[in-house]
Amino acid sequence: MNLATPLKIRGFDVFQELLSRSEQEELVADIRAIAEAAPMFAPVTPGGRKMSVKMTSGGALGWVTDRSGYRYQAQHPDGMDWPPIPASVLAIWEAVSGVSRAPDCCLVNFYGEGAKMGMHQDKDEGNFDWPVVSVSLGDEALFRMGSVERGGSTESLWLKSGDVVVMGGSARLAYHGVDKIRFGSSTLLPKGGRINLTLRAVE
Ligand SMILES: O=C(O)CCC(=O)C(=O)O
Ligand SMILES: [Fe+2]
Repeated sequence: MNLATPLKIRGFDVFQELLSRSEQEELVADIRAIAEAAPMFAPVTPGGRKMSVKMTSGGALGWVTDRSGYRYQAQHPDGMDWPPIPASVLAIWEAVSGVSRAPDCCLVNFYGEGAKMGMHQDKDEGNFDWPVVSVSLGDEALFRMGSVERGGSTESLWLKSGDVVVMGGSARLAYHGVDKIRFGSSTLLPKGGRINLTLRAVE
């Protein structure tokens, strides 16, 4: 890991090129194993809209959404436990989170061609003192960062494979989203697309 001083944008800490190519490849292999044990599913918002990303989780708790709402739960929608968070992923949290407790959720989002994520806050966790750590793998993504108020001004940055963003402190409850990806811009995933991991301390 290349722990150079992060870029600070609106309270978001952006560690550019934190992960080497071989570290990224190890992460992809570990995430594939998660998706084999707990398959990616197509989430639906409480309002009934299908999200464009596919998702699964690792850890004691996984984040899910369906017509009943957004929540963390101990099982995949198909009923199995979530696989453990891989050591390769925990090492990133240890390097950048600045806190001594471990995350209990690693949400895995897969962005295929055309996928995006609307502006939102991450606020289903029990305690906002802990940061959220986001890892980008594969195709570049246009990441939009706002403030704690919906609809305020924003700033955008292309996140590349191996970049890691820490949303803590004043940015912990800041709005953020992904406007688009540049499908095919990275060679990390042979079929293209982007994996984003968000590490969360839920309880
Ligand atoms: O894909 C990203 O970079 C952000 C994902 C995100 O904000 C989330 O899963 O809550
Ligand atoms: Fe988020």
